[in-house]
This record gives sequence, C-alpha cells and structure tokens, in this order.
Amino acid sequence: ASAAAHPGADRRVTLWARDARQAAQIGSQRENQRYLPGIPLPPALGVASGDPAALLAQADLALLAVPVSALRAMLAQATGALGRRPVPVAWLCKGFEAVQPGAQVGLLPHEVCAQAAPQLQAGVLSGPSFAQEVARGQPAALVAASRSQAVREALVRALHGPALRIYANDDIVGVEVGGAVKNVLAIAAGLCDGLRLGTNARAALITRGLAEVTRLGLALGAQAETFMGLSGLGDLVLTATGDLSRNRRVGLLLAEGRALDDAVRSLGHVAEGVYCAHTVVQRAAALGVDMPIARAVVAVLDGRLRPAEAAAALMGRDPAAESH
Ligand SMILES: NC(=O)c1ccc[n+]([C@@H]2O[C@H](COP(=O)([O-])OP(=O)(O)OC[C@H]3O[C@@H](n4cnc5c(N)ncnc54)[C@H](O)[C@@H]3O)[C@@H](O)[C@H]2O)c1
Ligand SMILES: O=P(O)(O)OC[C@H](O)CO
Repeated sequence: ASAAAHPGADRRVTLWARDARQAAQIGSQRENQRYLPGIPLPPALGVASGDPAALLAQADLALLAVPVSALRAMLAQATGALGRRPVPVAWLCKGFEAVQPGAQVGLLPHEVCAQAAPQLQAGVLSGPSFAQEVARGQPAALVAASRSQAVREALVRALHGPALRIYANDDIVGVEVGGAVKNVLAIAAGLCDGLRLGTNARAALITRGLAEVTRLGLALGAQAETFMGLSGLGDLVLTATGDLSRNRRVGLLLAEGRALDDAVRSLGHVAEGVYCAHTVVQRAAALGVDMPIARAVVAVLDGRLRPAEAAAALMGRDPAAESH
C-alpha cells in the first residue's frame, strides 16, 4: 500500500510495505527485487514499514495495492488512521472477496468498502496495466472509478501524466465487474491457447466472454458502455492475450496437465481469478445470468472437467442468438 501527498512539483510519495525486511531491502537497494526486478525506483520515493497510521495521518491520497483478500483489513486500518479527514482512498485490486463468515456471497471491493469503511471517500483504479510495464514507464491508459467526483478528480490529478492517461468513470460497479471477471476469462484464454485451439477460438472466447461479463454487470446495475472501455474490453484483451498475466498463465499450466495447487504455487503472485471464479458463477446464478465460460472455468478448477472436456462442453451447447 502506498500513500501519496501533494500533487505537483513538491509531491512526496511513500511506498509502505508490511514486511519490514522487504521494505529495508527495497529502500537500500532502490529496487523491488522480488516483484519488479531490474526496475530502479525513483530517487525521491520514500519507503516505510511498521504502523502505517502516522503515514496515513499526513497523506492527501492513499493507494491500496494489495490483493482483494487483504482489502478489508487495509480499509479498516485506513479508516482508523484517517478518522474524519476526507482523504481519497483507492484500491488497485480486481476480484471478488471470498465469502465471509455469516455472509451468503462474496463481494466486490466497493461493496466491501461500503460494509467495512462506509465513511471513506473511496474508489478504484483499474484497466489494462501489467505492473512491470507501468513501472518501466511504458504508456498505459487506466480508469479511475468512484461515485465521488472528488475521488475521481484526485486520482486524475495525482496519476495522469506523460506515460499514464487516467480516464474518470462514475460507474464503479461496471469497472469492478470488468476487472474481476476478466481474471476468470483470462484463465479460460490460457486453457484455450494451452490446448492449441487456435486464434479463431481465442477471438470467440474473448467476444463471448465480453458478452458474459456485460450481462453480469448489467444485472448488478452497471452501465453497458463501461464494458466497451478500459476495464472491460481493454483489460480482457490484455489478460487474455498477454503472457505477463498470472491468470492466463494458470490456464496455460492447467492445460499442460499441471495440478491447480502446483500451478498457483509456481506463480509466486496472486491470480485473483482462481479465488473469485466460484463467486462470479454464484452471483450470476442468483441473478439468473448465464455465464457458460465462467462455469466451464470453475468446472476445470474444481477438477470436475479436464480442459479439453470443458472446451468440448462449451462447443457442444445448443445454438443461440448472438444477443439476448
Ligand atoms: N500485478 C499487476 O500487474 C496488477 C495490475 C493491476 C491490478 N492488479 C491487482 O492488484 C492486486 C494485487 O496484485 P499484485 O500483482 O500486487 O499481487 P502480488 O501477489 O504480486 O503481490 C501482492 C502484494 O500484497 C502484499 N500483501 C498481501 N496481503 C497483505 C496485507 N494483508 N497487508 C499488506 N500487504 C499485503 C504482499 O506481500 C505482496 O507484496 C490484485 O487484486 C491484482 O488483480 C495487479
Ligand atoms: O496478471 P493478472 O492476470 O492478474 O493481470 C494483471 C492486471 O490485472 C492486468 O491489467
């Protein structure tokens, strides 16, 4: 997680890490060897560890760069430290939280925030963005989504620059559904390419996957055009085709016959699609939304179908109208 202060020439940015040893190593070597090897950190970037309360208490903007599983705890920490100060907070995670004790379904990050930290001024930064490319300063375009105009504007002001275009969007539901479901569809694309089903098949998967994510998003209250944007089509194309995607790599490894545990362990990084695929299917079913590709991914993750059987089952369905 990181906290940024004062946009403009005198902007100070501090990277906070929970692991003190790793923070010390990053600070002294000026490189995050585990996650972003070979990329020097900007000289002015501060690195901190320990209790983030003091850091947050001085921040003008906080970015929470943790997996969905850690978001609830980070939001609680941020709320405690910020108190009533109206400091914009944005998370970078994409997925659904695992079902919490006593709950029926897993939640999107903004739903977690509404439960755990309703007083925060919050939003999400999403869209097609492999961290390695962003860290190298290669061009990217992202979306800052929040119901709060102040949060959208704070994110654009702090992050928009020569290598990063930040588009504002008030449809946080659509942006988060796009970011979560593309992870599941990227696993499907990895399976498809690992099975060498061809580029026609991959194009079909992306297009029909986009139809699935749009149906779920509309049922959850999103706007259709969001799915034609950066967090919909944009992130889906990136993760379904780009080999830097951890989710896509899970699919490729499963298609090779590797066990799921083994595939996940070998990544060394979180692949959110593995953790949210069941929730995607469960929430879709509860809303009467048909998501055959996501269901096929769940069947493979659960070991109920082998990858080739899942592909055959998808192709073997009855004909359907292209839009419904
Ligand atoms: N890596 C990317 O290219 C990328 C791009 C956009 C969005 N995302 C999203 O960002 C989220 C994180 O992805 P990642 O690539 O950083 O994952 P990662 O597995 O590479 O790293 C996760 C980091 O979060 C830290 N962490 C885990 N639990 C924590 C906690 N409770 N408190 C503080 N820190 C904690 C870990 O120590 C690690 O440093 C995911 O939801 C992912 O979908 C990733
Ligand atoms: O590596 P993945 O599959 O988690 O994808 C990373 C980012 O979400 C791409 O935008």
